[in-house]
Amino acid sequence: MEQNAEKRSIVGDDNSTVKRQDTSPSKGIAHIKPEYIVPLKQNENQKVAIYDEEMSSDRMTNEFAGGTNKKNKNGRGKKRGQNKNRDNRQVKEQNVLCPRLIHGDISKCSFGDNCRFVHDINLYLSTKKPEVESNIFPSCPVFNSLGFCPMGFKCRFLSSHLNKEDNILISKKEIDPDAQTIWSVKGEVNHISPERKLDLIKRRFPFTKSNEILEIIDSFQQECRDSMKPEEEVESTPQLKKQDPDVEQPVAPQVEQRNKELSEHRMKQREVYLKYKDTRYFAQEKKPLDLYHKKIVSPLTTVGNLPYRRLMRKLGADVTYSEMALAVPLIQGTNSEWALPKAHTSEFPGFGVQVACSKAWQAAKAAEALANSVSEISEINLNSGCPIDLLYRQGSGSALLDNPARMIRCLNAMNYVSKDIPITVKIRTGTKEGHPIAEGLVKRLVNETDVAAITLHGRSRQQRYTKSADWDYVSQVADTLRSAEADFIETEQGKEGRDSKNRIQFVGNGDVNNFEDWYRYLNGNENIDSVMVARGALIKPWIFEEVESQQYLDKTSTERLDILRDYAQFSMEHWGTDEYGISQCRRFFCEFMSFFHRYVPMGICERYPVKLNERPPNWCGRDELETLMGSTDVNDWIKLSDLFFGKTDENFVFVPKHKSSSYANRDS
Ligand SMILES: Cc1cc2nc3c(=O)[nH]c(=O)nc-3n(C[C@H](O)[C@H](O)[C@H](O)COP(=O)(O)O)c2cc1C
Repeated sequence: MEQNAEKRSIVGDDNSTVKRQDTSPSKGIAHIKPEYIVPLKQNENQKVAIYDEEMSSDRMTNEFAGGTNKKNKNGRGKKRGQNKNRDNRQVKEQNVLCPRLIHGDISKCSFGDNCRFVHDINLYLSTKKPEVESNIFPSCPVFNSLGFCPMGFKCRFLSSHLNKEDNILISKKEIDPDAQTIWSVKGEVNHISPERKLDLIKRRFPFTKSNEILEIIDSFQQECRDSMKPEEEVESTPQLKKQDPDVEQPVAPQVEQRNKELSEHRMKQREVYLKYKDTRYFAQEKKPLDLYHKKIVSPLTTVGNLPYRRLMRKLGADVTYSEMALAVPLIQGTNSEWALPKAHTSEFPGFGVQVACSKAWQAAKAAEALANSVSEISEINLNSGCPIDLLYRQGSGSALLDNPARMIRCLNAMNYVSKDIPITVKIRTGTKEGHPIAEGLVKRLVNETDVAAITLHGRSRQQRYTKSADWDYVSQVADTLRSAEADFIETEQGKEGRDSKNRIQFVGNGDVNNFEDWYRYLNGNENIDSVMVARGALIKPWIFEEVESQQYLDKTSTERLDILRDYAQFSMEHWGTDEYGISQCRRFFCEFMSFFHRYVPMGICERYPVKLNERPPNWCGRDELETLMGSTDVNDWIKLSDLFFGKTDENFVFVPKHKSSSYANRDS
């Protein structure tokens, strides 16, 4: 890699060079060439995007919606957290076509005349929303790529796969639309079967391994509690207390019996204690996990959906993660939660499912349900870094940093039940700024768990996503991990347990926004196996191409439009092309735009790279499309979405989940 250092250059699209930006992190202004700066008109306020990536999910809406309000100097609260005013209601169709009739076969509906849905296809078509008129997709993109359209008559691009004369659907492939094969045709994996889901809902899922490990953990905790009590305290209950210490009293038969019971109990506790210690070594039988120098995209709630990850795979990512799934709804078989472990075939191997939980029973059961219901998982990752208040108050996410013993119990329980799937953990430096705890924590993780990998985000919970990630500390923790491992291998347990082959992998995270950051942090310390990219890959999805070519690539607006085109194509394959699918595609497209628009094209910059926390002055691009793609106005994101998904309804409102003042009401 080093010999290629000279190759790392800054080249504009017209081969002009731009000044190298000092890469030390600081807040400031992005330097734009004067000819691209657009002066603000009088009385016009610059729409400044205040980037606060605080995120949440619809699954946690109400409480989190309040967020934490920090008063600024003017006493006005800056609302952190999820935007309250989001309206995600679905537009209902006037006449709903019977789901069994989507492909036109009337014999499939067993309810006949009693069915509450429409069976008259002509009636349905006469009231259905008009065809999508998309500039980019003149015909059904799903039909074109898969050879058939799973949405059948409900498709908003129907004319491309309808024989108008006979009102019959055209299909290039013989596919039973009801069968599971649809998922494989779509190239998607990790669908839980309806029977398995029902078992979870009806609480009859056999959590055999979880029950085993939970019993072991309980006994272990009891053993620890007992061993902390002085012997006398345990044995000398008030009734059994000796009367006079100087006079030897005969041992009462009850005392003898009690002592015997206690010693048997202790022996049993000892056994389970040893068994618990043994559970750690299950990790050696796990599938190998290789993160060494891999190009990793972070878990990203909402924006890190399946189409986005598929796009990132196409653009060079080696490892991707699901959005964070909550353990309890997974255990309860909730549909929306089980949508999260779904992945595209291009993501495997190298696909991790992230789970958030607060207790060992949740961790065990969620991991067991995953390991027994979906097959294409390379690792299950315990989220121990999420800063969201709601999760924190419940004891999950970054709250586990305050309770390492609990985190360890969760990880060991997960390792025990997850069959051959390795368990990993993502942590932050600590919960409070200025009080990092990750060094002590990784030592404990080495000695008391068998995690396959640790990812450290170099910020505290208190910092959330603001201020720079502390890479000096990340590097220090990597060193601590390696020396703790070396010490551990010398111990009795270590000798039989771990050798250099199954060492814990260490991944650093935070502020990796371009290829220079990537190499700086990766090559900065050999104890760091890889680095993980989050916002950098949302703003500039071609970041790994740059890593590969070791130079900045100044993508033109047409090239960037192609990236959006791929994303839109993958979205429609995933969510579908019916009314509901198109509205989902549009919503997530706009969520993606809320990051994508923040790219400041290299060719218009006086200094490069532009840092994440630098704001550009009002600028225009080298062409109209570039200006549109860089707009901070939500109406322009909607305009862009129209190119792919046709014109929106007049009443369509989009408010990004991740707060940014760039949003405005449609009509404002
Ligand atoms: C929109 C958004 C969603 C995120 N969702 C998750 C998540 O679900 N799980 C998680 O562990 N981290 C999540 N994170 C945190 C990132 O994975 C990453 O740790 C953080 O953004 C720091 O990396 P960066 O400086 O490269 O952005 C999210 C971050 C953002 C910006």
